[in-house]
Amino acid sequence: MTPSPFKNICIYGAGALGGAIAAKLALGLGEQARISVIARGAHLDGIRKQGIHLWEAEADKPLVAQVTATADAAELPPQDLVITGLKGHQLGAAVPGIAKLLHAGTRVMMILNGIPWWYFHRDQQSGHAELQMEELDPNGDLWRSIGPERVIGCVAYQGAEVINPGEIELSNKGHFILGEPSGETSGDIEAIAALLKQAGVNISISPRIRDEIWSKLMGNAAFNPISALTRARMSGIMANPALSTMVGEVMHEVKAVAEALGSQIAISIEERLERSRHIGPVRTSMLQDLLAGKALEITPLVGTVVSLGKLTGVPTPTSATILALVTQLDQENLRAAE
Ligand SMILES: NC(=O)C1=CN([C@@H]2O[C@H](COP(=O)(O)OP(=O)(O)OC[C@H]3O[C@@H](n4cnc5c(N)ncnc54)[C@H](OP(=O)(O)O)[C@@H]3O)[C@@H](O)[C@H]2O)C=CC1
Ligand SMILES: CC(C)(CO)C(=O)C(=O)O
Repeated sequence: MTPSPFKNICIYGAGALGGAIAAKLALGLGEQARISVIARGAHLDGIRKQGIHLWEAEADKPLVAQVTATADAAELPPQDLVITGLKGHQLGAAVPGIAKLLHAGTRVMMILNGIPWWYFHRDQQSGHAELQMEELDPNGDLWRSIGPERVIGCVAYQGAEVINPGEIELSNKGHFILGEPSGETSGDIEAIAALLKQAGVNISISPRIRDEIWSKLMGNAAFNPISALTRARMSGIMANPALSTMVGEVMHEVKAVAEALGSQIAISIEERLERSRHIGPVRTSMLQDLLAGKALEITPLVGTVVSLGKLTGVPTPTSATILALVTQLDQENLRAAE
């Protein structure tokens, strides 16, 4: 087996998913790699004091992983792999920190819901190759300072929540899908997938990561804002006929925009809705943020459906209504939390 080129690995934004991946890598790779995390506030204090406590679904005791933890990227050496666990709207503010961790060959794997800032990089299917989306990357900071050529996309099917500082709970076994923006199966992506697999992460590589992004977004564009607006868990939304109809409408809109941009969505709306019925009483990540008085990840999940609908001439009336409502909710929620 060829040794992995990824020895120094930093998880930037070790929250629910980032923290879970960091814990698994630290426990699964041992001496093979040095795992560090960037975190902040009480969660950073918790990780420093007791390590990351990770409750896997249905486990009776947590995994406990010790990692180097800091709020300041300048304290770490350059990294071979940076994995971001930040929300889409938090990436811009983290650019200076992430940039401090890069060397010429660093790869940056971004765990994100929704449309990522690098979406059109090396995209051969939409007719908009290299389009930079200002709403996702104001002033092009991510594009310029990190660079889309470093990125490995990551779609996460894994419910996770920080339940106490330093303590993370997973709601299912989970599945992560990696993809190069170019669609190539590069040596880097194979090596990263192998490390994650060794660490016990259920992982696959897709040659069409944009299809996977849209397929996941069919759920998030609907469930995340509707859950924030109603405070309902996913099972509560699916049990309400008016809300599940609205979910179906959003799914149709997302699928139509995806297809207008050349993506192929294998799953039908009916199958996607059926799958959602079995997810259970999960609090979406947007509902978690609402309840914690934090800013909501609206633009990548909802705003882009509307703006890319405009770009492609696809009507998105239900998403536009939800966007207006959830944007106002976000403002009121942040004001109340001040
Ligand atoms: N949680 C879930 O179930 C799922 C989430 N996803 C997606 O995965 C991505 C990550 O989500 P999730 O794991 O929930 O995110 P979290 O909010 O749990 O984690 C993000 C972490 O990054 C920290 N952070 C933000 N900015 C900085 C900074 N500048 N410096 C240091 N730390 C920082 C946050 O701190 P603070 O809390 O102080 O802001 C938080 O601890 C999102 O795109 C999400 O939509 C996908 C599937 C499921
Ligand atoms: C709903 C869920 C858990 C689906 O995986 C998700 O992606 C999120 O909470 O953002």
